[in-house]
Amino acid sequence: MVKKGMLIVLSGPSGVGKGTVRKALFEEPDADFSYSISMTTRQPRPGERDGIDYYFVSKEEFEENIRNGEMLEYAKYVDNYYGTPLKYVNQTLESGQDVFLEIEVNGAMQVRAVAPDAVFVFLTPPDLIELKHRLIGRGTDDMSVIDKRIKQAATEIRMMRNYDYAVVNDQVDNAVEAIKTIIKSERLRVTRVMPEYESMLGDD
Ligand SMILES: Nc1nc2c(ncn2[C@@H]2O[C@H](COP(=O)(O)OP(=O)(O)O)[C@@H](O)[C@H]2O)c(=O)[nH]1
Ligand SMILES: Nc1ncnc2c1ncn2[C@@H]1O[C@H](COP(=O)(O)OP(=O)(O)O)[C@@H](O)[C@H]1O
Repeated sequence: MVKKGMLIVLSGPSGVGKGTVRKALFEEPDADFSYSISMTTRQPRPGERDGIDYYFVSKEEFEENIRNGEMLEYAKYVDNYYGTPLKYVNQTLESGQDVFLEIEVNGAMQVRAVAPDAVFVFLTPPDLIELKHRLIGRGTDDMSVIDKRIKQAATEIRMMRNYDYAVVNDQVDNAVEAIKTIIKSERLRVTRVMPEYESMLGDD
């Protein structure tokens, strides 16, 4: 039987650096997992491309996908829908490849309910002042949106205890190393038995 891939879920408040850390992680030479592109009703930011950063859809299209059972999970976040298309995740896991999701906390808990073997990592800022600085520094959202995101961050950080791991994004390199270590170790744990040991241990 082909070994199924592992699902890795990264959450964290808006502006903590999830996108930055994820992109750095995928540039590592030994990165052998796939990124699941989310669907959203939010407007694209300058430079964002449909089918690369997100699948940008209308509210009607998103709701149609929900009705048809085509989402692994979805949530409303600051006035917009965000969700993970089920088909890509299933197909990729079935092919034996690990899949990486970058999603907010309510969606992550939905994934936990259907995929308890998934690995849940929460990326946290050094503090909330720094979080606000990063959101302002990114320059993609106006102040009213930033305030909503900061408010949401407090709720999200309280959810950190429901995750398997917390990683502080003080420096991108540190966070990338920490996540790489978690993934390596979890791959062994999910496999349960290292191939080298199989013949020695025999059947259960
Ligand atoms: N539940 C869920 N959340 C998502 C998904 N895709 C993105 N998000 C989250 O939605 C929130 C807002 O995303 P976005 O508007 O791109 O802002 P950013 O994270 O600050 O760049 C973030 O917490 C994302 O992690 C998804 O497919 N499902
Ligand atoms: N470790 C870090 N130290 C300082 N700035 C960071 C760090 N990680 C990310 N940033 C910056 O913070 C802003 C938000 O990062 P981003 O990856 O867009 O966050 P998220 O995807 O979590 O919303 C960006 O301007 C990014 O360059």
